[in-house]
Amino acid sequence: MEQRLVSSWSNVHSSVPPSFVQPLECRPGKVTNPSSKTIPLIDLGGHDHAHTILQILKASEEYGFFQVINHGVSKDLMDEAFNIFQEFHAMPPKEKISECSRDPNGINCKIYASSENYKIDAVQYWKDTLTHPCPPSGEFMEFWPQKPPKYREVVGKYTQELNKLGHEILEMLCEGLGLKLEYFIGELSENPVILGHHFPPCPEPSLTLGLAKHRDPTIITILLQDQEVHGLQILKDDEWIPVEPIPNALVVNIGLILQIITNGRLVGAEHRVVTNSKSVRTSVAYFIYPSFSRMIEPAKELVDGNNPPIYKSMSFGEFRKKFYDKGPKIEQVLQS
Ligand SMILES: O=C(O)CCC(=O)C(=O)O
Ligand SMILES: [Fe+2]
Repeated sequence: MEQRLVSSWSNVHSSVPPSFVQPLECRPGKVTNPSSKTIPLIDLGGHDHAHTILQILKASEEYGFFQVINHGVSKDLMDEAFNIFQEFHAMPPKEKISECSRDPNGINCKIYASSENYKIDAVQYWKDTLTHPCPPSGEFMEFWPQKPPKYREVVGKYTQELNKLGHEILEMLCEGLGLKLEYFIGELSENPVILGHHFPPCPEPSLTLGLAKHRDPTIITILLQDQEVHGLQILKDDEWIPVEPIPNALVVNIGLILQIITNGRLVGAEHRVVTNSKSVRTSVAYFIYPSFSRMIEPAKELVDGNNPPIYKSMSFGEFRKKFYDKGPKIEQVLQS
């Protein structure tokens, strides 16, 4: 496993191993001249609540992505969380693996190279990821890393704050969509997961990807991205738009589950991560997930005779299995 982590060997390679070379149609090509378009920026600290809701709803319908500022998570805590994941990935490979080995079942804390689909991916991705559940109850914390020494304290605090922010955003979406404000409270959001991604510098960025084009298998995702190093892009009208780092902002995106619940009204936008040859890029994604037994289906309030459900109902456990088995073909199996 140690040798499998991209960070264990990438600094001694001057070219990309063949298993990491993307097929022509997936390659990012020249990444030096990105589009000048950008995704919406929403100030959550504004006083016009109704206007903020409209902005969130519009961004979720048109882009499936937006950035938020004045979101209530302190800059210090964001910096601390970002730094702790950076420090984690800078540790020796052996230590990273042993810090992720406390769960005898190997489920509740993991470090992996490339993607979680490592075994079935035809091509590998230029990335290592640390991931574990982070519910506000504190369950599973005994499996989290204990190094760097403040890991549990910082990630515990950060994920509590993101749980709060996530619910505020979901409540505003409910208000905009006409769902009851508590719609997402409880089972639909009680299983959040954190992912600390590490994208090492890559000698040939035009041939590789840090993350394939995908939609997130979440209700929503809240992402803390590197302030210095670009990499995230979203696909809009057949064009890749970069998600510019904005000081103190968090990136929010609609996931596939919310696309299903809103019967396609909100879209889980496709996005990917490109690599670069100069700097490590770090990002911290907070995935809002339902409990595994919760049924995922279009909300009764959002369907009727004129707007029948376009998605099948299935448990989140079943959905997640299909997501990992089918990869990009997942949408065909979701439709009713
Ligand atoms: O690293 C990023 O900016 C995006 C990460 C991402 O898309 C994901 O975790 O699903
Ligand atoms: Fe994603």
